[in-house]
Amino acid sequence: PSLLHIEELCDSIVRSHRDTSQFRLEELQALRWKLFSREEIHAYQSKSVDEMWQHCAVRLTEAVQYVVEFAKRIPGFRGLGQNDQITLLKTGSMEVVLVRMSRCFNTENSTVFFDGKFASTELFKSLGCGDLMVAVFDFAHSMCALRLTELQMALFSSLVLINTDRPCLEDRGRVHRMRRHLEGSLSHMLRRDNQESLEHKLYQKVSVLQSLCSLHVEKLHWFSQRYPFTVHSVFPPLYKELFT
Ligand SMILES: CCS(=O)(=O)c1ccc(CC(=O)Nc2nc(-c3ccccc3)c(C(=O)c3ccccc3CC(C)C)s2)cc1
Repeated sequence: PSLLHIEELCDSIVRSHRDTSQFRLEELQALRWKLFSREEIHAYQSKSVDEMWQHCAVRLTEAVQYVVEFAKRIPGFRGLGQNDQITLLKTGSMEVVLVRMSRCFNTENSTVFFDGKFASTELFKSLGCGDLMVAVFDFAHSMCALRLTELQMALFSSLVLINTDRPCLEDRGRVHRMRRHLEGSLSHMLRRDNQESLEHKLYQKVSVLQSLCSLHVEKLHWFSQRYPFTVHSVFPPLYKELFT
């Protein structure tokens, strides 16, 4: 693609990323030392398994809705068939949430922004999925180590979504053409910033993301076996549609 086309594509993608992130980086930075008190942590830990899952499912669904908005603004996405748009979102939205979560992660005290303050894994104890929490935190740590700019995160997020390997895509060729422009823009921008080494590190993250999402679905399945009513009658419909 031409240089002008790349600049235009990047401007549009990073603007969409900013407009569809629930919190700006500056806001998250300003809040990063706002930690939950012992009492507040204890209150979360005293929640029942299904209460805590419900609480997180609502928060996660909110984050996913912003990713859906981001996807719709990726140039070309709305040009895809409805079914392909849904296929890409169904399989990719959680992966983008996980990439974005690294923006709200404080590596100095291993806390993540949740419910207005920063929480460590202990706060999520009553979820009963410690291994998922550790995996999510480890991934956030590894993403923070790459010190991505918002443009790099925006381009990487769009590449996580515009994935030609997703099953049952109807017009794979069209997805591939979109992807090629995004790949070209990412490598152009990395070269411009003298960070070519970042490219393969980012592509290596994709397999970790996919295993994290499988673990999340596995835990949700475990949870829905124990609390079928909660999942079927109380969980947000979008959460159910995407992850069950
Ligand atoms: C994402 C865009 S942003 O503007 O940066 C932003 C916007 C909004 C927030 C606030 C927020 O919703 N934080 C959440 N944190 C976690 C979480 C929880 C456990 C560990 C690590 C992060 C949420 C989850 O529910 C979650 C996320 C990933 C995997 C698993 C889960 C829990 C499962 C059981 C549903 S929601 C934070 C950051």
